[in-house]
Amino acid sequence: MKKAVIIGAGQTGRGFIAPIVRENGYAVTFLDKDRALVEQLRKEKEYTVSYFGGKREPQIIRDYTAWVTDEEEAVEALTEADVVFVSVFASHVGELAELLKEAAGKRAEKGTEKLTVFCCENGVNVKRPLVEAGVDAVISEGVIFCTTLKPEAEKLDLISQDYPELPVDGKVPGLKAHLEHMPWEENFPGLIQRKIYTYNFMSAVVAYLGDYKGYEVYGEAANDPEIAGLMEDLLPVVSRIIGKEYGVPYEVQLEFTKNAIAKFRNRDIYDTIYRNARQAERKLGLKERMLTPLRLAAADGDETREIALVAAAALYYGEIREELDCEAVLRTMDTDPVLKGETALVRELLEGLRRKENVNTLLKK
Ligand SMILES: NC(=O)c1ccc[n+]([C@@H]2O[C@H](COP(=O)([O-])OP(=O)(O)OC[C@H]3O[C@@H](n4cnc5c(N)ncnc54)[C@H](O)[C@@H]3O)[C@@H](O)[C@H]2O)c1
Ligand SMILES: O=P(O)(O)OC[C@@H](O)[C@@H](O)[C@H](O)[C@H](O)CO
Repeated sequence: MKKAVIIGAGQTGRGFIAPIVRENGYAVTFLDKDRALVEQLRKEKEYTVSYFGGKREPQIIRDYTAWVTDEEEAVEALTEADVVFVSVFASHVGELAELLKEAAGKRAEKGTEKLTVFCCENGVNVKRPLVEAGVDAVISEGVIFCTTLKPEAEKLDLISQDYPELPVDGKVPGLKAHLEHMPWEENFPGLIQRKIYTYNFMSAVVAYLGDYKGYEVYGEAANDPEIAGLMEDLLPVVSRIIGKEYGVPYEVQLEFTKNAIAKFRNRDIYDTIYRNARQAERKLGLKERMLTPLRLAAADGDETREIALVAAAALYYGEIREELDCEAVLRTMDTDPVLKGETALVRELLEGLRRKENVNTLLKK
């Protein structure tokens, strides 16, 4: 039996990636730095993935192995793996460099093929920390459109969208791992960037303005008339700037953006504002979901107030919930030749949010 190692036994690793690799007939080993989670996986021996809307039969995942990343067996599992998946958040990928280097070294000593690693995170060029650390492996990336959630904190069980595919970067030299449900994408950088700047941007609209308006349940915020109206207003702008930047016809990108809005307005997907809004600082990076659309709109001479409001709401969320240093983010914006022209607007909107002005008032000023 072929062997898959999934690093990051969280919602995506357990609920989306594990079912795909099991369907491909691979044995699964989970690695995670969370010792309590690994112990729970070992103790309970199985968990269930069910699907929103109940249209797909729940799947029971069992017969897996689980190790903590600092256990010796973790290196052994990687040394013997046919394929490795990483889903730990983009900001944690670099933490895995030494472990992967150790396993890559052992494989080289044994004359085993190079490791194949798929980094499956929300972010642009998420494999970079591994490449820069000199991990000698075939390193690809995957794009996750599928939402997977953990309904009960104490349980391993998950609920997921019935989303069929994990598209991966098929242009990586030396890549051989062809798995079912993992199509090789010819233009992966284009696809993941469009995904982050469309899906995750719209998710940020709902999460940050939803939190501002006092929502906790994501689907309720997405159907709030003011927030839904803002998404509708952003639909043509986002479709135009993203389509233009990535050479995708407007109508095609318009459908892509509409799908994102429809997904987030689907109340069956019982998501939380917290899960979508947390880690605001990461989401406010220059290449991330809010500041890149803002840059593209500004560079194109488009109206930027609505996008700037989303960024300001993310700053406000970060400030009140995560002790984010808003001035540091604004200073980083100033290092970008286009975004520096938007800093004053974002600051003005942030001040308005701090004064608790309402969303439509802020948009109309
Ligand atoms: N959950 C979703 O619906 C969803 C959808 C699309 C994309 N994503 C992306 O998938 C990735 C994983 O998200 P998630 O929702 O599964 O998060 P999660 O918090 O449920 O799982 C992440 C897991 O990674 C582990 N981890 C972190 N650093 C580690 C390290 N250095 N070594 C080993 N394990 C480590 C954590 O302990 C945790 O168990 C993120 O990049 C997220 O943006 C998630
Ligand atoms: O996973 P994050 O924290 O990068 O972003 C939160 C959400 O935007 C994200 O999980 C989406 O729901 C998901 O990417 C599906 O489009």
